[in-house]
Amino acid sequence: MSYQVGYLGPKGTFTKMAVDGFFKDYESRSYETIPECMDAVENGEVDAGVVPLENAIEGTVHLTIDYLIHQVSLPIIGEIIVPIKQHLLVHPDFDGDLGDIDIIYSHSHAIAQCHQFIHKNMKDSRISYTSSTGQAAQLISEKGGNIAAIGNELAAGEYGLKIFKQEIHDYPNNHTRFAVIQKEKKRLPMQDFQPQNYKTTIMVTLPRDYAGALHQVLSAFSWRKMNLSKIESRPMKTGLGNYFFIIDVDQTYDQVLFPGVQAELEALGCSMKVLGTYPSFLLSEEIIKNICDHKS
Ligand SMILES: O=C(O)C(=O)C[C@]1(C(=O)O)C=C[C@@H](O)C=C1
Repeated sequence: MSYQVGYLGPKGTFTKMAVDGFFKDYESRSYETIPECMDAVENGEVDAGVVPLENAIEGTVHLTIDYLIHQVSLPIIGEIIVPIKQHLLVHPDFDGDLGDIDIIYSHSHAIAQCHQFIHKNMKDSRISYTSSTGQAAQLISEKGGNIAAIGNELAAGEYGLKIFKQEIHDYPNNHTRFAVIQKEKKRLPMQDFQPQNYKTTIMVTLPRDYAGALHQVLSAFSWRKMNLSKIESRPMKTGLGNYFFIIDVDQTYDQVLFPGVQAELEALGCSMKVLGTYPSFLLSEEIIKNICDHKS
């Protein structure tokens, strides 16, 4: 049986774009939600899963991070960065104006990336959230009428929709990071391209809230000259004021610096867990265009 990749579906999502651009010689399996996709990896239903992690405009996909921390135990083994262009998609029979669109359907992250556009141009339209942009596009193709979806060109091709307004995301340099998660160590059947860099994502929990606690944690990295590319706090879900930190370090896990950091943090009473050490790949605009052209 060929290598099975689970993704946030249905067809036409940005996650599917990431999968199609990254893997070769694989079979893909669509899941309706991010937790369902991660459960499928945990249960061994698929060899790997691809789920959205962070968007340049809207930030972290909290559902993914929280599920990785609290519900499953799966390492991040790769990162795929995809350029994101959000379009307003309508049924091919729709011949009205922007103002005629009663309801806009999409994933909450896609809607958030287009807030200003909606605020300025579609004030009277109602917003309805779907579990993915692909699901929104599918709904428009089935229902038709005065409704629109926010989604990508791949979805327009997959569901036979018209791109009514192109590139409606509020800021130009829009990208989303997708995490590749795997349970059993297996070679990834990926296309032939080079990583742009390597990262290690860790979770740090502080023992309690005291003056300078975070400063002490950060200094364990800074005096070792380890560059951090992201730090974010998330609630522990144990009560107000209890947080853990997700930290992305700009290098692969090694046997000298990271154990040193871990020992230093543990001496401070903190705990540190490695969520993954992985190569990061950027899919070019050209790769994305080829995927979309293939479907139109
Ligand atoms: O709905 C999709 O198409 C997805 O793949 C999900 C998702 C996300 O969760 O951030 C992925 C990329 C875009 O930033 C918008 C939505």
